[in-house]
Amino acid sequence: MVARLRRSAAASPRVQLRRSLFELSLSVLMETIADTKTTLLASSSSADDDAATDTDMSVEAREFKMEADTINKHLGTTNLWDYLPFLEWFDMSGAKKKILAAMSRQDKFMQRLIDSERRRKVDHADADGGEKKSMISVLLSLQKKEPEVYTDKMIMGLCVNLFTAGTATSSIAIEWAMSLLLNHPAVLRKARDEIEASVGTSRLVTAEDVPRLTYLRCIINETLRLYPATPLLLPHQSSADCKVGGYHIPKYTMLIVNAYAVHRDPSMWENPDEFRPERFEDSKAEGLFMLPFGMGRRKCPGEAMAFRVVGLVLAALIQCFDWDQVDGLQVDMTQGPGAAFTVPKAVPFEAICKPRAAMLDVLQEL
Ligand code: HEM
Repeated sequence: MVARLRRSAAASPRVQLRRSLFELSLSVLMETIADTKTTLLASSSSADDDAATDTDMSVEAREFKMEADTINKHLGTTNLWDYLPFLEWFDMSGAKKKILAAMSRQDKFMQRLIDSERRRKVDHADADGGEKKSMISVLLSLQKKEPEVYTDKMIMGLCVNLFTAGTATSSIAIEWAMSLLLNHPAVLRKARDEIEASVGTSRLVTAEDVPRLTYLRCIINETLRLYPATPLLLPHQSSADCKVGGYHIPKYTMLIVNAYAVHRDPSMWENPDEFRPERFEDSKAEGLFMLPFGMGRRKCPGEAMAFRVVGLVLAALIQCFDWDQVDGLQVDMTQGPGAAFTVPKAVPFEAICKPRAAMLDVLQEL
């Protein structure tokens, strides 16, 4: 993956990473869930180009992204039927029809992944079991024991959920983190020093290294505090009459938590608008209110994986490349209009990037 970034970077040192980061998050998740070897990264094309045809993405990844884009576009839009539920029957904007059609195409895509994994399992029935297992293959093994629970439909739903919930969120977090790092070179240097001390330059950082990179974790925390990927979390609905902060909430009310405001509450955080990863060092922020992944029973189940994916991508980008602002200008930190429940940057992250001399040997071996 990094090798591809190196090649594009050499050809065109000014790179725009929004779509590439989405693709990278998708590829890491795909490898985990479906064991498809989707290697992709670093097209320098416009993020507004939805066609996704001019990248290194595999056909499967491209197809999935196209459907995800369609769903995301409509999912976060306010519909009149949120206020007048009977209007949902008429679907005047056609949004529901488009979402259902895209979901049905996604289901077919997932069914194909499951079928190909099933075939692979049959073909390798004699293997000694030492190979890396994908999530689908584990679920298919469970299906043999409990077919009524682990139906294809259930496996499909689970995988689509993880893909959709885990890709845009992770790539947006990486994009914000890189933008913050470019605007705070001292923090970037400190992160690089940590990676250098812990991993060195003779090999590429791995997922196993990430838990040891404690300062990098502080950077991810501070990024998610300032720019939570889903600033309003997901809408919840009260299942019974209740009281929240003294207010009476009737049953079936849509409840939205403003994590963005909580994270920048000056009564809790010192200089809340400043990017200071150090505030998370040595458990200093313990007890302070952070909820980029939500809270309680419906909290994001992908939190650990998100730290792993975001941490690994950031660590590799920091370890392998020298980064500079374009024309010495601060990276624009304006928040965009958002897609579904996520809020990306208004202006895609753009930077000057070149392979580090100390990492050339490692990069060439990839
Ligand atoms: C930086 C990355 C991520 C962020 C900021 C994030 C944030 C969130 C938030 C705020 C929620 C809603 C919690 C609530 O309802 O209050 C959520 C739900 C969810 N997330 Fe994540 N997430 C991230 C990555 C991931 C990943 C990598 C996966 C899995 C591969 C994942 C899977 C899910 C799922 C399945 C739900 C729905 C849980 C439910 O409704 O019970 N997320 N996430």
